[in-house]
Order: sequence, then C-alpha cells, then structure tokens
Amino acid sequence: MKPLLLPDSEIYYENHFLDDKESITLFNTLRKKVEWQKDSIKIFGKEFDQPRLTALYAENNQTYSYSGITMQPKLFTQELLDLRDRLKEVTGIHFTTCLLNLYRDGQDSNGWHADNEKELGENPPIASISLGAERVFKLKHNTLKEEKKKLLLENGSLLFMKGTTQHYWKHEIPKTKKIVGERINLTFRIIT
Ligand SMILES: O=C(O)CCC(=O)C(=O)O
Ligand SMILES: [Fe+2]
Repeated sequence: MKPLLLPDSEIYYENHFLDDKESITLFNTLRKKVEWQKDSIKIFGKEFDQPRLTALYAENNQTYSYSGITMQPKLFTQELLDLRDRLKEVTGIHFTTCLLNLYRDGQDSNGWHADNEKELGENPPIASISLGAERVFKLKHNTLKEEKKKLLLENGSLLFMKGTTQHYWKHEIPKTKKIVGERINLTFRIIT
C-alpha cells in the first residue's frame, strides 16, 4: 500500500486491491443482495434524506450511530466475510463491521465529516473498498488550510486510514455534474 504522506495522518492507497473482473462481479452481487436503505439524518432537529443508500453488516450485533440515526447491523454475508479476511492480511486488523454506501449517480454524495463516532474508539482504523464507477475523494486538514488532497477512488481500490487521521482531517465524496454510473463503497470498521 502506498502512503499518502499527509501531516497528522496515516493514509494508504492501493489501486488494485481487487482486480477489475472480481470487482465488477462483487459490485453486481452486492447491488442485488444487500438490503439497501434510505436513511434520514437529523441536522439541528430537522430531517433530511441522506443523498445515498446505506446498509450496515457485522459479525456481532453492535449498533452504529451517527448524525442522529442508529443503524442495526445484519449478519455479514459470505462476500463481506471473505473481504474482511483479506483485509486482515494486508492491514493486520480484524474488522467487525462494514458500513456500505451506494451512490446511485453524480447527485449522490457524502458531505465533509470525520469517522470519529465514539463507538469506533480513539484512533479508528477504517478500510474503504470502492466498486463500480470512480468518484473523487477529497481530504482537508482541520486547521492547516493549505493541506488538502484530491484522489480518484478506482474500481477495486483500497483506501486505508488509521492513527490520528480522524482527529485532524475531514473527508468527502462531492456531488458531480458529470454523468457517472453507480458506485458501491464498503467501509470496514471495528465496533465491539
Ligand atoms: O464513499 C466513500 O468513499 C466514503 C464513505 C465514507 O466516508 C463513510 O461512509 O464514512
Ligand atoms: Fe467517512
């Protein structure tokens, strides 16, 4: 895995974690098999539909709460268990939980945030696998204004964030006016 070498962070990117063919097959399987849901989040007491579909799967029944919603996991499917095992080989980490995002088109997005919910622990490792259409991923440092980074998350790629990254950096998947196909993102986490 290639380190991004940004200050106050430990971020790695591997563009061919899965090969193209396997990634497309996996995309098609998960697109069909996963129970995608439309969540509404609360911002200052007002409800908004999330601009994407989501799902939560895990090896246990620990819930995940963010933006005023609490997600109840379903049990890992065989595909997610296999990916979990392969992530252990490259990261050394045993992930328990996977939050899945389905971006249906360029209007679906994920606004600026850090993955810093308390159930993830102090310095959470997050392993993020991308399938399907490529989307831009942006990172910005919380206080050093000139520190930012833009990368393209390719089909079959792995982005791995750990250490203090979530304390100092925010990330987003911006909307785009370009015509883009569907993208599935799998973010593996530890929730115990
Ligand atoms: O779709 C992505 O690549 C990012 C997803 C993300 O940041 C999240 O689910 O917390
Ligand atoms: Fe995130």
